[in-house]
Amino acid sequence: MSGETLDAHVVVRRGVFRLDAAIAADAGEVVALMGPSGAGKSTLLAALAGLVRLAEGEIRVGDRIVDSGARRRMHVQPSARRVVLLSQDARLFPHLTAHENIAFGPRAQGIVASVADAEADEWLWRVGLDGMGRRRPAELSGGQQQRVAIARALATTPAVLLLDEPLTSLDPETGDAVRAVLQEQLASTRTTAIVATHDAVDAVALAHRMVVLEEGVVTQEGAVRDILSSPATGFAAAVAGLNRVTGRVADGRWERGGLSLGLGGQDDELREGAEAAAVFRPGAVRLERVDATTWTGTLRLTAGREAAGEWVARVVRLEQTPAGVRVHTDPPVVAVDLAPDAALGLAPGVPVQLRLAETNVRFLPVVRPASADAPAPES
Ligand SMILES: Nc1ncnc2c1ncn2[C@@H]1O[C@H](COP(=O)(O)OP(=O)(O)OP(=O)(O)O)[C@@H](O)[C@H]1O
Repeated sequence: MSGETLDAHVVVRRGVFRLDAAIAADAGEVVALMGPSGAGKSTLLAALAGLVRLAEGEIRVGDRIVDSGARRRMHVQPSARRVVLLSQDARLFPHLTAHENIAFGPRAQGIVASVADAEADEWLWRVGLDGMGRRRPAELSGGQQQRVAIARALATTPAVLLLDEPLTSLDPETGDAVRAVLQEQLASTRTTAIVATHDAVDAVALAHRMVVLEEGVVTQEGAVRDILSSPATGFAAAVAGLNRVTGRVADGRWERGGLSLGLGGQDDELREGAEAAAVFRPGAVRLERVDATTWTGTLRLTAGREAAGEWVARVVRLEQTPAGVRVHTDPPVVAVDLAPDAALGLAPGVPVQLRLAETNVRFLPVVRPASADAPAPES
C-alpha cells in the first residue's frame, strides 16, 4: 500500500471568500494544514476531494489531472479520484456493523467478499477494535467510531487521504489514543495525507511538513519544526505558543516604540530599516507591577527612560493555564507566563514593567505573502 503524489493549485470562490492556495505532497508524505477559523481549510480539502468546483487552477494526483479550472470538462467525480475525505464526525453507515462499514469500500472496488471480509478483520485489529466488528456505530463510542472511519478510509487504499480535523470532536485522552492509531497506520501504509488541524500537537505527531493558510492564501510552509520555531505570522506564532512582535531594525538594533533589543549576532538576514519580528517564549519575559509613584497614568513606551529590553504596558487579561497564569499585556501584545503566586495583585488595567533578555529572542525577517490579497502578518 502506498499513496500517490498530490500537486494542486486551488482557486475557489465562495460568496465573498476567495481561496487561492497551492498545496503539494510527495507519495507517502503527511502534510499538516493549519489556519485560523474561516481561513479556507475545509474549502481546500473539499476542492481536493472534488466536492467543490475549481474557478481556476489544477489538481494532479500521481500523473492524473483530476480537476482543472481552465478546462471545465476536466472534473473527475469524487468517487473516481481515489481521494478520500475523512471529516471530524465519523459519518459511518448507521445500519451497517463496524466490520461491514470497513468492508464496504473494498467490496465496492470489486474485491471478492471473502477477501474484503478478511481485510476488514485485519483493519479492526490494526485500529484496536478486535472483537467489536459486529457492533453498529450507535453501539460504539466517538473514539471507536473514528477508529472505524480511519480503517474504512484506509481499507480503500486511497491515493490521497484528506483528514478534516479528525480528532477535534474527541476528548483529550481519546484524541491522544486515536492520534497514535492514525500516526501508526499512515506511516505503515505510506499513505499520502493532508491533515487539517487546529492543534500543533497533531502537526508534530502526524506530519512531516506544514502549510499555513490564512484568509485563503498560504502564508508559510515548510518543515513542521521549522515553522513552529520560526513562525512567519501572528497565527503561526500563536500555534507554536510563542510571542511575535513586529518592529524595525535601526542602528543595528531591533526597535518597537520604546522597546529596543540588541540583535545578538542574528543580523545576517536583517537589513537596516527592514521590518523584523521578535519571537520569544511567554516564559522568557519577566514581569513586575509598576510602582504607583512612578506611574504617570499615561501609558506609553518611555523611550530613553527604559533600559534596553524593558517596557511598560498594561495587563489586558489573565488566563489560567495548567502550569500557572498567562498574563496578556499591551502594547505591544505580549503574553507572559507566571507561577500562580507571581500573578497575585494583577488585574486588567494594571500597569506592569516587562523585561526581556535579547538572548531569549529570535529575530526573523517579516516576509509579505506574494498575493496582493494576502493578509499582513500581525504584530
Ligand atoms: N457553502 C458556502 N457558501 C459560501 N461561503 C462559504 C461556504 N462554505 C464556507 N464558506 C466561507 O468560506 C470561508 C472559508 O470557510 P472554511 O470552512 O473553508 O474555513 P476553515 O478554515 O475550514 O474554518 P474552520 O476552521 O472554522 O472549519 C469562510 O469565510 C466561510 O464563511
